Amino acid sequence: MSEAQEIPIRLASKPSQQLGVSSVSTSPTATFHSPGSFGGALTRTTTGPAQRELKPFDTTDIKILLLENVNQSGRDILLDQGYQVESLKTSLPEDQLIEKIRDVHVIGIRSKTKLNQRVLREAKNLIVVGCFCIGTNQVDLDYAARHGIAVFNSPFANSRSVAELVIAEIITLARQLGDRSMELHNGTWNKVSARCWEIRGKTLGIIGYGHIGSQLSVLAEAMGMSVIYYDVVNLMALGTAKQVATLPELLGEADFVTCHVPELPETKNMIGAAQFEQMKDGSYLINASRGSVIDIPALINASRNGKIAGAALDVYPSEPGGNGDYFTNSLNPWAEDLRSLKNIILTPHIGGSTEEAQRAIGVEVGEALVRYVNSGVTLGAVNMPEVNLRSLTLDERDHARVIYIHRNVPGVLRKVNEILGDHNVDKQITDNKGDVAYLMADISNVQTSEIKEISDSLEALSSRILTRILY
Ligand SMILES: NC(=O)C1=CN([C@@H]2O[C@H](COP(=O)(O)OP(=O)(O)OC[C@H]3O[C@@H](n4cnc5c(N)ncnc54)[C@H](O)[C@@H]3O)[C@@H](O)[C@H]2O)C=CC1
Ligand SMILES: O=C(O)CCC(=O)C(=O)O
Repeated sequence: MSEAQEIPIRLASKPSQQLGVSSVSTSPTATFHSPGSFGGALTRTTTGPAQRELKPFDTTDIKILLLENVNQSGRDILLDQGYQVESLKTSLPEDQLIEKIRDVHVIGIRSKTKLNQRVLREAKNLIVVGCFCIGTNQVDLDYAARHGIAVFNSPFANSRSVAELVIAEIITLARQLGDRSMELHNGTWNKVSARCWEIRGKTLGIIGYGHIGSQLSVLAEAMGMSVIYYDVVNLMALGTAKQVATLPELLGEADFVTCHVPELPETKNMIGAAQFEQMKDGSYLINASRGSVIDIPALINASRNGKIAGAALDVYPSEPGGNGDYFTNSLNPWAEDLRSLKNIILTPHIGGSTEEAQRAIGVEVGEALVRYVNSGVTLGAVNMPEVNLRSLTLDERDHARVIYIHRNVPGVLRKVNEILGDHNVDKQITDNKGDVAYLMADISNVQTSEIKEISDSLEALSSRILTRILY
């Protein structure tokens, strides 16, 4: 009899797929459930030894909440596992979010959903957050880590989309295309060339030369622009771009200034009244990073007094949770002043909103979530050490994978190994990030009846944040 026939098999949500699951259901945060199977095995064809799926829980018990219209590619990966997936198109007001988050093991969000302490404190079953985007500033990463909640994102799948949007905006601003188009939509023919420019030979100043900034640098040079950049880190210049030492130096030289920094205390209002003064007369400002980076009332002044010739904004200090007629003074007190400016492009946070980017993000984050839930691997986590162990194979039947997230204090390893010591520790890896450490060990010669004892002993240690045992 093959191993796949020896274990209980239940149909997953997709009839074509059979998942090996244990006969008793439980939450993924539960560290133990009654003996049912010792190898929730899914027979797969792989090169090399067949890998075991590690799922102590019934996959249909895993509850996932996806907000903000996560791409179908990500939803499919989670549904294929048999997880229960609820998917909403918008983010949720905080009180509704708190109600929903109490129940779920996994939450998937984009940039709008704020997972602050108040929300995370209520998330008693949550083990992992998937940010289906680049930015993770909307999550209290430190609080999450200290409560054993891993956070994953997609660090560069939408970088190219943002860089292309910025290229479009540079030309649109230089040629006043937004205004001309709006005028003609209103029936007005207004053919002008005054203060309309080619971008060839102009200088682009990039603030933040990371994934997006450096991609943009290459595209801008291909269009004949000169590129300078300012970054807090000393970074290799691509092409003939040149790093400048200070922000004022960049602002004084650039015809177009574009921001690609993360939201941090240091980047808040990074471009304010003083910085507009340092910019060249008639230059342009673009921000597709985070709304907190620009002091918008200062931008409104700089536009009205002619210091800048135009601006493009994709992000705002307050953004609505879903689509609709929300861009008013009740959302941001200066919204209507901003809307009335000349040569200003306002887009609703669409920098990463392309089919290509969203599909790729869905796959990347969806797969990271499945890896974490099913086998504890933290590769790509942004708030926990990155820890990986090779998968157990189907031959390794009496093995269990112990995951112990704990406070990073002296003496923990000794105590953990005392607990695991009656078994054969086949592999063990541990790493830490700040105050939090992540230990993963594969142990053999384990009987199902022993798992609860191991789990209880680990849970009793004072260093414990979260224990999971997968088998
Ligand atoms: N509009 C949209 O739809 C999107 C917006 N974003 C935003 O763009 C930001 C940048 O994205 P990536 O390029 O992928 O990030 P990244 O992390 O690859 O690059 C950011 C760069 O900014 C630099 N930096 C940090 N603090 C700085 C400071 N005070 N002064 C100068 N440089 C500083 C860093 O050293 C780094 O090189 C993200 O954090 C996110 O907030 C990202 C994707 C889509
Ligand atoms: O598309 C989104 O929802 C967010 C894009 C973004 O700002 C990011 O990836 O950080």
